Amino acid sequence: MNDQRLLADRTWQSPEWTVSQLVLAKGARTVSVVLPALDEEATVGAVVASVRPLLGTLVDELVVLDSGSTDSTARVAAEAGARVVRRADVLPDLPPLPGKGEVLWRSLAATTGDLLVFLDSDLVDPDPAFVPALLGPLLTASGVHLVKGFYRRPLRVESAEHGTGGGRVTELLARPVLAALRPELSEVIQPLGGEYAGTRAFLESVPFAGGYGVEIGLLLDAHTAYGLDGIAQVNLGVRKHRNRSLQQLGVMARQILGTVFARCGVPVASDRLTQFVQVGGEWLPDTLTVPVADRPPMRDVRTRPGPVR
Ligand SMILES: O=c1ccn([C@@H]2O[C@H](COP(=O)(O)OP(=O)(O)O)[C@@H](O)[C@H]2O)c(=O)[nH]1
Ligand SMILES: O=C(O)[C@@H](COP(=O)(O)O)O[C@H]1O[C@H](CO)[C@@H](O)[C@H](O)[C@H]1O
Repeated sequence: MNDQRLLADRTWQSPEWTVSQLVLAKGARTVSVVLPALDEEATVGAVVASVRPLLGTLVDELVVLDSGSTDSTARVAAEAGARVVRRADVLPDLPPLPGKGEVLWRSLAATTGDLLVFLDSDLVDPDPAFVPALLGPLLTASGVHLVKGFYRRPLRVESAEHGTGGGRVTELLARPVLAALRPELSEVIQPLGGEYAGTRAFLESVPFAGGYGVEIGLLLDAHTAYGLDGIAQVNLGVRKHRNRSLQQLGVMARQILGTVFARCGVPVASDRLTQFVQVGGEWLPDTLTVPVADRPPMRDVRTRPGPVR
């Protein structure tokens, strides 16, 4: 094991901050918790409920940014105590694009917190300790602008108590491509994890990849802006969530690859991806265009004269 771990002094294997300690450290700063949600009626209520007890003390606002859901996500989230914002209702002059990054980007305009915490809405058995742990380095250490969670990630199909196997795109794409193109980030344990926190100053200063490339884009941009000193990571224990199919993760992987190549100046020849499906006895191609466009830094959008086009 390389004992020259560069993130060693910003990696908390056993975060122990208490909510009262963090409320004291918070002072006059404010905190927004944002849950991006696309058709998450089955799980969003429990995720909101895991944060709700912190509202009014450590957390100042709890927002579900609805990503065009067609199920009862909005109702379930509101009943659980979140403020629900439809993506079309924030920056209404800007027609919404599909994707996770799009709603995370719009959440900057829908919230006011100095610090933001992002949690996925498909978490299973969400731990109320996630938010305090993610805020710990931002509220108690100096110079930190991005805090990533890390955890054991069982694939839900595994019943074993100590199951792993989750984080397939992380292990098969993100970690290898970072090792090749940005090896300084090899110490980040969960570069794609959807549970993370950041300063508004940082988050509004960088572009947001519109789709699933948003996490790797923010990580690369935080490293570019602040070096490893600006990044911290905290152990959140175990993270279970809805696991998508390999076919769906293939599209996600192409978005992530597109964002990495864009941030690292690697030219690409095509934005299309051909996958194959078996119909009857035949394997047929299914080709799609994978959008990886960025939204511009929110600070530039806010200062743009007139309605946002
Ligand atoms: O277009 C999208 C895609 C995803 N999500 C949300 O982003 C989070 C992570 O997405 P997903 O679960 O699809 O990714 P995975 O965790 O499987 O990698 C979840 O809360 C989704 O509801 C979203 O708001 N809009
Ligand atoms: O980490 C991963 O490999 C993928 C897929 O996880 P699983 O193999 O379904 O556990 O999940 C992450 O990737 C997405 C893209 O960055 C994030 O948006 C998700 O929050 C995160 O769960």
